[in-house]
Amino acid sequence: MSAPSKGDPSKSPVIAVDGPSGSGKGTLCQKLAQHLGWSLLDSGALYRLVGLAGVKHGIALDQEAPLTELARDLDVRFEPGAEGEPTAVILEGEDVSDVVRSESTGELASQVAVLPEVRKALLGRQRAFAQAPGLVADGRDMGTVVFTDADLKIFLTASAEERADRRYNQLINKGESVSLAALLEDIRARDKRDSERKVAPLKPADDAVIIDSSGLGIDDVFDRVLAVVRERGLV
Ligand SMILES: Nc1ncnc2c1ncn2[C@@H]1O[C@H](COP(=O)(O)OP(=O)(O)OP(=O)(O)O)[C@@H](O)[C@H]1O
Ligand SMILES: Nc1ccn([C@H]2C[C@H](O)[C@@H](COP(=O)(O)O)O2)c(=O)n1
Repeated sequence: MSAPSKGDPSKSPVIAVDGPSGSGKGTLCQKLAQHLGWSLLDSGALYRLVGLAGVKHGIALDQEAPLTELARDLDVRFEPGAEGEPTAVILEGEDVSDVVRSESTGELASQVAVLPEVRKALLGRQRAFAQAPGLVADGRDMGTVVFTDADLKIFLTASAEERADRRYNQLINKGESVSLAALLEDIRARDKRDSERKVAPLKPADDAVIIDSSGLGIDDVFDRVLAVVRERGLV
């Protein structure tokens, strides 16, 4: 049987959302998945978990073979929280819900994400999320590699300065003490690593709808995307 073509009504619809760190993908995808009643794939969490597991097992983050083995057999559970509560992330029996979203774990993820065999090992796990009634997939290569026949591809971006500001406010609100200049530097370094890596670099798919969210609020972005979702007949 040949692979289903784009827009094939027999397969579950997928909305792929890619973009750089802090562009608002996670926020948008959560709202969209909740609004549509579809599943959500936070693919960055998988790379973050491989980075965390690597450190836990004392594996240097450039050691492709053992990290690939970890990625293939990753012992992780996502436990939905009570109403309004975030999903708990359990790695090898340990609750890593807070640490998995930290800036330092994002840095670990960006390092393991350059390894081609690690990326390959995570492909099947990501594709398994595509189930009825539909999937909203958040990442860097959702539209270019993982779900190339997605029904809608969004590339969400914003200036590095605006993304650093957003991250700064997010961390300050969590009570963390951070420097805006250091965050901007980290965001630029992460952008460079994510977009210059050889395998699955961060870039818009040829058929992506590009949305620059600089100066747009969360609801403005959501409304724009929902309008495209409707135009495509996905709801
Ligand atoms: N359009 C927006 N305007 C202002 N703030 C926003 C907007 N979208 C998201 N934010 C805020 O910016 C911060 C980062 O957003 P979010 O985590 O969704 O980005 P992301 O692209 O998923 O980042 P990462 O890839 O690093 O996980 C959050 O505090 C979020 O509330
Ligand atoms: N599909 C993906 C998702 C994430 N990554 C890498 C790149 C990021 O620097 C890192 C953390 O992602 P985040 O959780 O901040 O979205 O993981 C990737 O290469 N491909």
